[in-house]
Amino acid sequence: MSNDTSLAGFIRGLPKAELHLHIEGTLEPELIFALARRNGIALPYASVDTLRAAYRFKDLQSFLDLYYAGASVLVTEDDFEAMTQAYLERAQADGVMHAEIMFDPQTHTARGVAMETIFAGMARAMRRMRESAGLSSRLLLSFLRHLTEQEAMQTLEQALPLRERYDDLWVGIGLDSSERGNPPEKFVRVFERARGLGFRLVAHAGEEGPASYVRNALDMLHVERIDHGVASEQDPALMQRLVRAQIPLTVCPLSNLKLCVFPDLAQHNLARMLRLGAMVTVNSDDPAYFGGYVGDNYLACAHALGLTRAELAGLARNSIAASFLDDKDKQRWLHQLDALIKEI
Ligand SMILES: Nc1ncnc2[nH]cnc12
Ligand SMILES: [Zn+2]
Repeated sequence: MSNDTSLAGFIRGLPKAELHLHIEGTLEPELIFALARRNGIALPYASVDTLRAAYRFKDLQSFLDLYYAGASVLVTEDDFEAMTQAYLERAQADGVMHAEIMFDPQTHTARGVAMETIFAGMARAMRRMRESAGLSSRLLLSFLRHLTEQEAMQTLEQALPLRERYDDLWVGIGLDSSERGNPPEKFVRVFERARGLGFRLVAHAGEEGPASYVRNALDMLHVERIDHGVASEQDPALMQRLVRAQIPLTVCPLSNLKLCVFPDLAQHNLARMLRLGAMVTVNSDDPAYFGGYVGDNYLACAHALGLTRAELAGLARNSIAASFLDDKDKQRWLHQLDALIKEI
């Protein structure tokens, strides 16, 4: 623990994992402009400030439109490396020991970027940070749910030849993008194929969509974790099941606030679910767009929801417990957190 006794310092000192993070959502406006200039891409915004000023969203779709446009500046291996390096350094400053990073290959391959370019750029930064800073990270390849299952299947097949080269990093499969109207059952076969190949499985569900999407992601896609899942509370039987089975929810409070899932943070259900015994974790989702990295999410919730230091440490503990870390590393971090929690 550092000597910083402020709440922000306490949060920073908690060893934690970030489990819900879209790497394309870490592109800060400054980097978007720098990459656009480098790649000769014209942006429909005059400056960094006018782009940042456009970050006012009324729902998930209004955000996604801007997010996919922002990602169009990523062209070369160096671009993917620079983005990933910037995120990992920022995460490390927040006390993140382990990051599970989602990426959307279809956003890039549709523009002619090779799958190998995406993997190679991210891997350079991830391996460098593992060697130089001891920060571990993994990749979750995510399918865009507004596209077809056939396109998801093609994307998986396109990435599979790279699996061996990146087997220290690529551990899982996710499902993101526009939720309503694109239920989990649309992707049963591609998740079945991924499961057969031994990938860890996660899916966004119950962000804007109903609790039934959470249920179907569990029962039809067989995911191990639910990204968001805040709508689960609408179905008490489902909520009981999540608590009983300790199914992790990767909650993203500032994202939910920015995308109007909750009208204000004081009304967020994170604390209620935590106090019910659910395996909830705190994450940043798309920090460059939602006004805060993972530490900011912990701190904002501590203030708005009156989380105690023991509860904050419990959230960090959940993040390690719910991670796809190897068992030995997981036990080491849990041990450290348990010792720290005892002292609170
Ligand atoms: N919050 C979110 N929900 C769904 N898809 C996303 N892609 C990036 N951020 C997302
Ligand atoms: Zn997300």
